[in-house]
Amino acid sequence: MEDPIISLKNVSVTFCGNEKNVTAVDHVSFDIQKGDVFGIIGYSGAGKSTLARTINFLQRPTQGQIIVNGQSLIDLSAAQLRNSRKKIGMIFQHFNLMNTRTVEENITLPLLHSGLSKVAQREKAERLLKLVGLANKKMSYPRQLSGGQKQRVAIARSLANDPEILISDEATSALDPKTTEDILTILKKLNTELHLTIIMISHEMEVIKSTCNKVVVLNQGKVVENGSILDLFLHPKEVLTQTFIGFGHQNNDVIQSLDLRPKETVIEVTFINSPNEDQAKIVEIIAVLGVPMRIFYSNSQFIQQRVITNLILGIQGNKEQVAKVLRQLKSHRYNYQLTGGGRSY
Ligand SMILES: Nc1ncnc2c1ncn2[C@@H]1O[C@H](COP(=O)(O)OP(=O)(O)OP(=O)(O)O)[C@@H](O)[C@H]1O
Repeated sequence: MEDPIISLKNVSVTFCGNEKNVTAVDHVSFDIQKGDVFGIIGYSGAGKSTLARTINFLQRPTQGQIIVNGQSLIDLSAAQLRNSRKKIGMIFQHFNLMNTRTVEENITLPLLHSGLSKVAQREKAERLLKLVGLANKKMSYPRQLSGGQKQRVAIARSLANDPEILISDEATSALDPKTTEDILTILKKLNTELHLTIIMISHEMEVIKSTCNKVVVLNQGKVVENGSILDLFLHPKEVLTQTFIGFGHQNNDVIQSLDLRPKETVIEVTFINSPNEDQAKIVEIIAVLGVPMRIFYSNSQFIQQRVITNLILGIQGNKEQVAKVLRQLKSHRYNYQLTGGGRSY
């Protein structure tokens, strides 16, 4: 495998307060490969924004190393750091545009000391505006634009210095679902056409799920899961992750509402690709064992052009019979979880 474009090694950020210190980022390590759309998900206060700012050294880590393109940022002089930062664009929830400047001026602002002539700067702005589908708005002011249009301008501006990496910090959080989809489509296009590596920070799994190939889940500054988005859905390790992926919430509701029979145990099975065939196969596997079974609930989601299905079953039998069912599921490579919050009898 190629060397990662970004590598975080044991990074922590502690803010010293008068009353107590806050460790916003706590011993975080992960690698991002070139071309990844890498998601960072966590609730408010989890440390996402601090981590984003740390990745481009706007925030100095208290400890640990950040290596971008093989170069440790801690070793760079202020001038080298400024240069290195140009290779990392950023977009934010509230766009951060200059309201007194036109759209074109907002985009050419980062090019002020680029050495490009005014004409070349304007040409570049025009090219970038075309890329984000706003070619006709270059003389408008931000106040004349919708939220989605403002975010497109912010994206164009973030690309002015030809970055290799784009950090999107909750860039769609202030937008409606349709506009969110439009912005995510633009970001995906930039990833596939310009090979831009994207770090997508969000508290919404819908955003992460529809764009990212990899993801880390952050909780109280710590990475609690790290892997491919498919793995996250197939083998969520943490309850927090299950809550994010939605199965957790829905499944808990379903399980709590079940009217279980005596000796009935609830099992959640998760599988990828063929919802109907797999469901039929699971029914068959259990039927062969002669253990009574009920299907309570089934839910499929599209992730990375694949279908992930979650099935909630009730198995009526003694401990040995349940163990037999689980062994069979395991031998057929189905992921399962015994659930029910103690609601198995
Ligand atoms: N400059 C600062 N000084 C002191 N504490 C800070 C500072 N910046 C962030 N924090 C604290 O660090 C923790 C993580 O904050 P951060 O903004 O990184 O989280 P977040 O996941 O991005 O949340 P949100 O989505 O609400 O912005 C919080 O407890 C926050 O209060």
